[in-house]
Amino acid sequence: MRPLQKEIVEQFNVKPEIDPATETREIIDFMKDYVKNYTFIKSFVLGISGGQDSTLLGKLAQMAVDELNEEVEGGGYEFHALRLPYGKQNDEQDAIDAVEYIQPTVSATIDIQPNVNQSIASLKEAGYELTDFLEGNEKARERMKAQYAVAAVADGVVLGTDHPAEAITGFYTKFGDGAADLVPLFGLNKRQGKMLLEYLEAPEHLANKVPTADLEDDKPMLSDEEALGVSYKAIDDFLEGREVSDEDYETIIGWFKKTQHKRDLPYHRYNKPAYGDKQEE
Ligand SMILES: Nc1ncnc2c1ncn2[C@@H]1O[C@H](COP(=O)(O)OP(=O)(O)OC[C@H]2O[C@@H]([n+]3cccc(C(=O)O)c3)[C@H](O)[C@@H]2O)[C@@H](O)[C@H]1O
Ligand SMILES: Nc1ncnc2c1ncn2[C@@H]1O[C@H](COP(=O)(O)OP(=O)(O)OP(=O)(O)O)[C@@H](O)[C@H]1O
Ligand SMILES: [Mg+2]
Repeated sequence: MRPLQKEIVEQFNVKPEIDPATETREIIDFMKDYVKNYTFIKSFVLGISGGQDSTLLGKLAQMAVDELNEEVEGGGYEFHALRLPYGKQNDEQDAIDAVEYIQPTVSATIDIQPNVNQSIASLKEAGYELTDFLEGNEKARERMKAQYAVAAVADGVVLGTDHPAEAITGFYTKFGDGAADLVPLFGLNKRQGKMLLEYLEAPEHLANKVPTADLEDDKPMLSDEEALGVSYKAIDDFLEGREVSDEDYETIIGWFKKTQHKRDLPYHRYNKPAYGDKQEE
């Protein structure tokens, strides 16, 4: 393994092989233990898109809540599954199917379109015109706002689906879907997440769903792999410490360096970034 790959592999805690039952148990226990340490936390909140990651984490969150309600005197724990479409979602049925599979304590739908459009209009009036790409980030940040509002009302914490196969390329909106209180899937790469979905008997079409952010109106359902220029297979191999082609290696490292700032807290004089995208390896 090249030295930078070794360093990154150590940072992201991806195991070369997993046992889905053990990972499932550990993730649920992590969520339960966290909640048990804080008297005020009574719920988990997560946006459900119909994609692989939120289907998996939503299911695990509901399993954790069900166990908490059995084990903790007084119970009353809830999982709030939020559908957050921008108007009508392209793959709406998948989101509906995911909620049906998860069977959350509470499910709600909040249309983010009016707020996003108002935000775009206000910025435009002030002389800042967003491109279609930037409007995508606006959508992700509006979803973040909705989830934090619900968490505040429901004495909850916001879950995030960030995991190594996404974090390594920084393929999320900073302080949008990148913002969360707990990221329980951390440690799993994309294929391992899918293994857990299969272990948990998720509907096949959701476990096999092509990963997409679906944020751009001009490029509906654009796949992550097309946007990134590298396959999840290569990213997963890289994270498991396997060899990847030179081209894939360069693409992954390029994204990794460019997005280091997203994985860190805001910088100050005493804490500067470890990597810049202009630096040679
Ligand atoms: N070197 C640096 N040091 C400190 N801060 C830096 C910086 N470079 C940029 N920044 C800041 O970061 C901002 C850019 O970051 P950001 O706003 O995130 O925007 P950006 O990384 O340009 O775009 C987000 C990407 O994530 C993808 N995404 C978003 C949401 C969900 C999903 C999904 O898979 O579901 C994917 C989306 O398709 C797009 O490709 C800049 O405007 C600047 O404020
Ligand atoms: N339309 C949506 N409705 C509700 N939540 C959403 C929506 N789109 C994105 N999100 C939230 O943003 C998170 C990040 O999106 P991302 O696309 O990475 O994950 P995913 O859709 O769950 O899975 P995949 O990566 O396989 O597409 C989602 O897990 C979900 O919590
Ligand atoms: Mg998605």
